[in-house]
Amino acid sequence: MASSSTTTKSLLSSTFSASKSSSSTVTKASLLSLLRSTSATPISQKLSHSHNSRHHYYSVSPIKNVLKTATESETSLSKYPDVDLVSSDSKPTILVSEKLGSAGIELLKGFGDVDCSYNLSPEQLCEKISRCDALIVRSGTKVTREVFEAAKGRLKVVGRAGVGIDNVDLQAATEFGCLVVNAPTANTVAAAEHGIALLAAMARNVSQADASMKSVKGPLEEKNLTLWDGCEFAGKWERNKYVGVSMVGKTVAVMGFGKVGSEVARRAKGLGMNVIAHDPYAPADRARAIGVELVSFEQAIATADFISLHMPLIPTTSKIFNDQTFSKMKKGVRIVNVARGGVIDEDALVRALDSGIVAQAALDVFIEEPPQTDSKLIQHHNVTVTPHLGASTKEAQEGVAIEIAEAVVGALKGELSATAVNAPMVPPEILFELAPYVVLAEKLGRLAVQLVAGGSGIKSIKVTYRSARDPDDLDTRLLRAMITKGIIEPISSSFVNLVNADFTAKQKGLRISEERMVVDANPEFPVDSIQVQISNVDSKFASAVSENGDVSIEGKVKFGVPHLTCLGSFGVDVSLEGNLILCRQVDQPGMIGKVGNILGEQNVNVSFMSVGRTVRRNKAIMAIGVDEEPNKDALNKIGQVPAIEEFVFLKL
Ligand SMILES: NC(=O)c1ccc[n+]([C@@H]2O[C@H](COP(=O)([O-])OP(=O)(O)OC[C@H]3O[C@@H](n4cnc5c(N)ncnc54)[C@H](O)[C@@H]3O)[C@@H](O)[C@H]2O)c1
Ligand SMILES: O=C(O)[C@H](O)COP(=O)(O)O
Repeated sequence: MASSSTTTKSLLSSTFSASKSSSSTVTKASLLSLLRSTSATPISQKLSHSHNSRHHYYSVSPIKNVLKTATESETSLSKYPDVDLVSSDSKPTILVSEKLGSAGIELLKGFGDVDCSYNLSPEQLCEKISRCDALIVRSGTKVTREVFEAAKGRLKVVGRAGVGIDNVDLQAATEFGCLVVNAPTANTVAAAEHGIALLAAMARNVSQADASMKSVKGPLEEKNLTLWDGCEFAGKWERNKYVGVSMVGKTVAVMGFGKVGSEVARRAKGLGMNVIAHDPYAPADRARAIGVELVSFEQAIATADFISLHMPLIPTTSKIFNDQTFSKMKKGVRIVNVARGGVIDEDALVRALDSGIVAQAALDVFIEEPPQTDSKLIQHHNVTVTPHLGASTKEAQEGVAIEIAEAVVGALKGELSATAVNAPMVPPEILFELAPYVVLAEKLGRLAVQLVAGGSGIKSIKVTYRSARDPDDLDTRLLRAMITKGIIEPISSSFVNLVNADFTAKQKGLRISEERMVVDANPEFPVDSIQVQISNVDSKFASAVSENGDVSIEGKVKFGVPHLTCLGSFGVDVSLEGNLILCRQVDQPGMIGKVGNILGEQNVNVSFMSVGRTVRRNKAIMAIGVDEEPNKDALNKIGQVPAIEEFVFLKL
């Protein structure tokens, strides 16, 4: 496995300092192009790519004219940039569309050109985005499908400086192969503290009492603004009116027992409250560890004196608090929302407040932000509001800025992010182990697709991983994505990466099934061999068809280098580098010399030759590795050698 560590280092090294083209850098390019978020166009839309070589940092060698019988037209093949590896001299451009902590900005500036443009209209954002490699937002920027379309494939990563990614169209990001990362941890405590602050402020009428004491004279009056109902008598001293409720001994239901929810629970326990929680996905032992009982949704809302919301806004939680659920709550319940406005039906909340089911609400988040100033909810005298301040502490903002800057820089370098939202997270140690197999997987995909005859319409692919290890020990997502990339890229205008591999395969109608087989091999290595079988297709090279009628190839990693070890029913041993000529011939002496001479006459350097056969002096497969691409004349001459029954030229 000599070169495996080199490969992994390359994999994790800077995308922006890569050097040009050797076979190992092509390998690096292939890896990075999968692992970083390369530009991509959804197949469904067939947008034309703008392959600006200055910014399209890596691309994979095109398979041009080689497999004219590929399943798609040459027009789509010709869209590929005619380069093996393009390294960019320019820095990436990172657009920061909302205020970010200075430490994060400094970190970004060390890596790219940073454009801090706040308050952009949707049109301005769409106009700018095609010149940006990364975009960093908070909750105020809507990163819509239009934004990804307008990016024309250049946008590689969207960083959300915070937790909630409901303002990013994740489906569109995935379709366009754009990685989305967030900063999920740095504002947890700030949000929890704000939740507790609102809970206490609401219980003790702090904001109402505060407003009642302040004089209405001054700026508000001059601008003809009014405060909420009941506050016309500001400047008062109304001790009886603002008698609150105590928190000690009361039951608070924490809805969503994730990072913020559990911190709120911990703090509520400190206030002497009885804490219950509802979260369909939270482990009971984590709740038990801090003395919290996990209960059903119905039980939580029916028994709580206070309800604190900490779930994400997703389709299943959208307006989960509505007329029906309010009607099941204990009369006089008090609600805090520092999660997302959309989890509450705001009109229903106004009705519940008016009817007294809900005594009070304290809200940091709203369906529309900022909300309309005449919103009944905002103006309601039993409602305390803050303008989405949950994450707004100095400490949290610096933390979030650093967290997101590191994630975005890492993604631009091609590293897998621990906070990726739309790509599988693969731990570094697994990545390290799998690196050489990732290369093998892509090469096998590339090879397999070139062996399929044109017009066959690939639909069904089976991948078999043989390994000495327990099947559960092998995370194949990377390998599957690479095989998908290898199969799709040579025959379409799509770029495939880890983010969009499964989506792209689905769009293409490819069914990729996987099987893991335990074999007697060295358990030190995660994979012994990978076999790719394509069913129900004709082959351009009949010898690649196995006994069961599938185009079938198998490969192994030997000393860190990917090898083809089986083709149809023939055992071979060919290193998968450069270009490959496969010939089926009558097994007889002198064949290597004949073909070698033809190539030599054309100044094509042979890097290796290998012969595989099933039966002695019957049929044999000759695999010839060549550094240069032989011209048509040389290929014709090979085809005319009498003992050669079929041959194919493949570019890896
Ligand atoms: N107001 C702010 O400034 C602010 C700051 C930080 C976080 N937030 C928001 O707070 C929420 C929680 O953030 P977090 O960091 O704790 O996220 P998290 O992912 O750690 O926790 C969310 C929890 O909600 C649970 N959940 C999912 N569906 C649920 C359902 N139907 N019912 C109950 N629970 C459900 C999940 O299992 C998870 O445990 C998010 O919406 C986030 O955007 C707001
Ligand atoms: O989801 C979050 O992280 C919070 O809502 C914070 O959002 P903000 O970055 O817009 O303050």
